[in-house]
Amino acid sequence: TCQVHFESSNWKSLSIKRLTDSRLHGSTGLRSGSQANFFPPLEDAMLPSGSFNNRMALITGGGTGLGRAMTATLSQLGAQCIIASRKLDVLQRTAEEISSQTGNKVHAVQCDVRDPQAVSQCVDQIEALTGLPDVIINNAAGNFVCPSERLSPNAWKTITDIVLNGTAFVTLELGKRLIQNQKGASFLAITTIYAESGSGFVVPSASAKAGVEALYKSLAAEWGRYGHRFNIIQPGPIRTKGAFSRLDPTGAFEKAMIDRIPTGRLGTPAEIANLAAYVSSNYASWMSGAVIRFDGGEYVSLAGEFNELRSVTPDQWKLLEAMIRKTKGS
Ligand SMILES: CC/C=C\C/C=C\C/C=C\C/C=C\C=C\C(=O)SCCNC(=O)CCNC(=O)[C@H](O)C(C)(C)COP(=O)(O)OP(=O)(O)OC[C@H]1O[C@@H](n2cnc3c(N)ncnc32)[C@H](O)[C@@H]1OP(=O)(O)O
Ligand SMILES: NC(=O)C1=CN([C@@H]2O[C@H](COP(=O)(O)OP(=O)(O)OC[C@H]3O[C@@H](n4cnc5c(N)ncnc54)[C@H](OP(=O)(O)O)[C@@H]3O)[C@@H](O)[C@H]2O)C=CC1
Repeated sequence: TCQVHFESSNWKSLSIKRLTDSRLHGSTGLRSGSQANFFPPLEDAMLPSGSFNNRMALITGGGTGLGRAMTATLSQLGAQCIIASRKLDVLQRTAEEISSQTGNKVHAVQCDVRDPQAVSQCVDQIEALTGLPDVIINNAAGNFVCPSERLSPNAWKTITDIVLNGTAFVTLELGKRLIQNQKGASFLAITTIYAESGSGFVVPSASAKAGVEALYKSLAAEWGRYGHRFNIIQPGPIRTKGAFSRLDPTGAFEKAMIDRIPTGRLGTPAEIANLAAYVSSNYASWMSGAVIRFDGGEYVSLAGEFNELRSVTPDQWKLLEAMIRKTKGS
C-alpha cells in the first residue's frame, strides 16, 4: 500500500502521495482522530461533594458556554454562585436551571465588564447578595476572526475592552474590597493557547489575552500577601456556540483542527469545569502564578516543525531511513 514516489533523492522533491485517512493509518490500525478512544472525557464532578460548601463564587460570562459549565460544577460542589454578564435574561435562565438541579442558589447580576462604573455597581450588588466572593473566575470574552487590515478602531477597542480592561476592572474592584476586608480569594483567568504564541486573524484577542496573563502573573507576585492567588487556564478548542460561531462560522476548519490535536478530539465544557474547580479550590491552595495549558496537546502539535511527519507510514519510513542512511558526508 506504500505510495511513495521518489522523483529524486532530494528531500524537498520527495512526493508522498497523501492517502485517505484509513489507508494512511492502515498499518497501525489508527484512523484520523480514532486515538480519541484512548482519551474519553469524564463528565462527572471530580472533587469531593461539599468541596465548595460555604463558599461564594463569581463567574463572569457564566450564563453560557464554558462559564456556564464552571458554574454548574461549582454549584454542584456546594458553592453559592453569582454569574455576571450583559444579557440578564440569559443569566436568569441559566441561574434557574442550575439552581434547580443542584439545590444551591445561583444569582444573576447584569454587568458590562467594559464599564468600570457598572463593575463597581455589580460588586455592590454582590456584596449585598452574598458578601465578597472567595472565588473569582474571569471568563467573559469577546472575539471574532478577521484579517487585521479589516479591523476598525472600534473593533479593536471592543475586544480589548472586554478581555483586558474588563478582566482588570473586575479584578481590581474586587481585589481592593477584599484587601480592605482582609479576605483571601482565588482568582482565575481563562485565556487561550495563542495568548502565548500570538495568532493571526484574532489579533485583538491575542493581544488582550496576553495582557490578562501579564496582569495575573504580576498580581500573583504582588497580592499573595493579602491572601490572594492568581492562576490562568489556557483552553484549547471546546465547542461552544459563542466561540465556534465567531471563529469557524462555516465549520470548514473543524476537521483540520481535530486532526492536529494529538488526543484526537475537542475538549468538553465539563473537563475544563473540573480543572477550574480544582484550581479554585483549597486543594490548590499552594498554586499561584500558574499557567495551565489545557488543549489536548494542540499547542505543541502546532509548534514542532517536524510534527507533520505523523502522516508518514511505517513503509514510507523504511524508504526514508534507507535514503538517510545512504547519505555520506555533508
Ligand atoms: C482556524 C480556526 C478553526 C476553528 C476555530 C473554532 C473554535 C475555537 C478554537 C479556539 C478558540 C480560541 C479562543 C477563543 C477565544 C474566545 O474569546 S471565544 C468567545 C467568543 N464569544 C464572544 O465573542 C461572545 C461575545 N461577543 C459579542 O458580543 C460580539 O461578538 C462582539 C462583537 C465581541 C461585541 O458585541 P458588541 O455588540 O459590543 O459590538 P458591535 O457593536 O457588534 O461591534 C463592535 C465593533 O466591532 C466590529 N465587528 C463586529 N464583528 C465584526 C466582525 N466579525 N468582523 C469585523 N469587525 C467586526 C463592529 O463593526 C464594530 O466596529 P465599528 O463598525 O467600527 O463600530
Ligand atoms: N470555547 C473555546 O474553544 C475557547 C474559549 N476560550 C475562552 O473561554 C471563555 C469562555 O468562552 P466560551 O464559553 O467559548 O464563549 P461564550 O461566548 O459562550 O462566552 C463568553 C461570555 O462572555 C460574556 N461577555 C461578553 N462580553 C461581555 C461584556 N462586555 N461584559 C460581560 N460579559 C460579557 C458573554 O455574555 P453576554 O453576551 O451576556 O455578555 C458570554 O457569556 C472566554 O474567555 C474565551 O476566550 C479560550 C479558548 C478556547
